[in-house]
Amino acid sequence: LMISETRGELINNVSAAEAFLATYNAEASQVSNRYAEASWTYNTNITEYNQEIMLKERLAADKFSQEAAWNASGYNLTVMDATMRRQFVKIMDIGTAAQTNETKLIHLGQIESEMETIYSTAKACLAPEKCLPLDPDLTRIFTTSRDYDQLIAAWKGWRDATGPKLKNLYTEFVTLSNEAVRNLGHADLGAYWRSRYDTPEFEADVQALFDQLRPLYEHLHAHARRRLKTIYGKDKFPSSGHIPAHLLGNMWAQQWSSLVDEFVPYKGKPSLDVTPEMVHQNYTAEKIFHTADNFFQSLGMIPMPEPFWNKSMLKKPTDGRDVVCHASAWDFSNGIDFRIKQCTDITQQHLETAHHEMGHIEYYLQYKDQPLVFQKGANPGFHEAVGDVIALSVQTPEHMKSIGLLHSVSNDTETDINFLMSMALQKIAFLPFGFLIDQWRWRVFSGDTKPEQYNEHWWNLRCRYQGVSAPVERSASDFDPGAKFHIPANTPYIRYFVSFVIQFQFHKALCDKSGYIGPLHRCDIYNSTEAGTALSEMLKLGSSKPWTDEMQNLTGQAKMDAQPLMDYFKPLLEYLRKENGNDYGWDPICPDLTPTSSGRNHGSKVSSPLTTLLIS
Ligand SMILES: C[C@H](N[C@H](C(=O)O)[C@@H]1CCCN1C(=O)[C@@H](N)CC(=O)O)C(=O)N1CCC[C@H]1C(=O)O
Ligand SMILES: [Zn+2]
Repeated sequence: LMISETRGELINNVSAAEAFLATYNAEASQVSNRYAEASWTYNTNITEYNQEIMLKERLAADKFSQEAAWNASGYNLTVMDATMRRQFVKIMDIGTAAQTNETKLIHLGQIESEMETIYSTAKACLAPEKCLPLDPDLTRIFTTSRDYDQLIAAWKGWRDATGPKLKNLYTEFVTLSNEAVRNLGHADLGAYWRSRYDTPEFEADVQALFDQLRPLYEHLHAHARRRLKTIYGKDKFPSSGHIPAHLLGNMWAQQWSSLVDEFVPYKGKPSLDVTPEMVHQNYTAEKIFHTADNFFQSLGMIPMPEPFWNKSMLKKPTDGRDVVCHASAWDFSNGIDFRIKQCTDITQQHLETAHHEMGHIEYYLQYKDQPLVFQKGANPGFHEAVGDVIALSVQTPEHMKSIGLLHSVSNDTETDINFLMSMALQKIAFLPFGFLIDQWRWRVFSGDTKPEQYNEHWWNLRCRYQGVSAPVERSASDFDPGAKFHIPANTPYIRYFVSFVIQFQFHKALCDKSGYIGPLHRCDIYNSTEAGTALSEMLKLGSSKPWTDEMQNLTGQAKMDAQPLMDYFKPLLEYLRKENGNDYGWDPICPDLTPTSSGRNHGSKVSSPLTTLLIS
């Protein structure tokens, strides 16, 4: 991009470089604010006109990035200090904006917004005149229904309404994106995304973490399978050991909290699902967000500013307009305007999501005075972890009782195991899903997975790592990855896997700082300004320092470590190992769904990494 043209002598003058940065920060904040406003208008009112305006602003922002990168490349980085050099490097790393062909640049923007529109306006038709959107209708079916066939209709209907319309667009998106980032020297878009973690062995690190955590997941999976067989009947389950993907209380089987009452080991105890109590107490979306805001304030952290309450969209509009309902947090890059967009339903899961989104806002608030290019997470996983760390305290039985959502809390072992199970359905169930999405995407970007193999490779990963299988026949014209927001919305996903590991490292560090003594899973840092100060100090840095330094400052370690997560769930794993004996695991290969074939005989049941290696 920039290197193709001849250029004069590099500028060696540091004060000139400082002046450049001052101008860049002022202008880039304006451009970023304009694009965020146009994007917000489109996301909260999907019309052709708003899409057109948003695309105009996106093009303007891309061109601004190109010009800024070109100007920045005229400075001699060797005369700068580390912080200044870090800013120049980030100004030049402009991602897919590096596409020099304006027609292609415009086309890429059109494809991306087209894919997000298709996903956000899709409806699943369970019957000819009964077409339902994902939020809240299909989500509620997965949370409440135990009707095998109704769940199949919702599961298949959603995939029919999204995948086939997205598949070809996605192939074009991959080609254009790869071409753009190759101008910056990245091998492909996956390499560009991984470069944000700034550690060459990142891929190996996450693979090692996943392998370390697999036993925990395999034992939880076995427990879930056993309980589901009692609900739906053994004959509904393939002999390969997989769980049909539509039975786990979630459209993507990515977390299984909806089944907490069916999955708790000791059933005689009071339910840990606070949804009914929230409804009984007439909780509103506002009350959910004020509850989250109150927790941050109890830590001495920054409260949500006035514009947050005036400009957020905390409920799905009822005036019939189309919106992107998938919850998200927004930084308008002007130091005062920060918003959440969430089609809030009054459920425990939405209470958790509200904390997740508010964690992003707190990070925006804490680093708002950094230079613009440092107004980012130390790495993307840090950004995903902030809200979840707070939610780990909020969800303890003690805290739930203190805010009146649980009435009786007992400390006996059985209640403790039940509570750990409820947390495992959220945190352990998620791990293979959080891991496999970008395993699939990285191979698509690198060209290893061809378009005609998209769906086959997707199900290979879902069967091998998640132990779930398609409940109905799939074909190459399906595009099931398209049924998950982050694929059409082009948001990287390994950040959530990273977050689910490091949030327990952060939780442990903050519990220690708060002076808490006891099992990690019952720690509640509420009102601890010591914990709040330690967390704020890390968040204020944004991406101005390597994430390993920031991790070291807060936790005493400079790496991702699954040990705090394993320690948190240790009592549950002991219980599950006893309960399961050898009855756990599944065949790494997907079961044969073709109606004619007799039940295929299966290889070894335990999906140990060795078996997987032999298979793959
Ligand atoms: C519900 C949540 N929505 C995302 C998030 O909050 O991360 C949204 C959409 C994609 C990025 N995003 C943002 O808000 C960013 N602007 C935040 C930032 O990077 O500043 C989400 O997708 N989650 C939460 C658990 C797992 C995953 C899922 O639901 O699968
Ligand atoms: Zn997030």
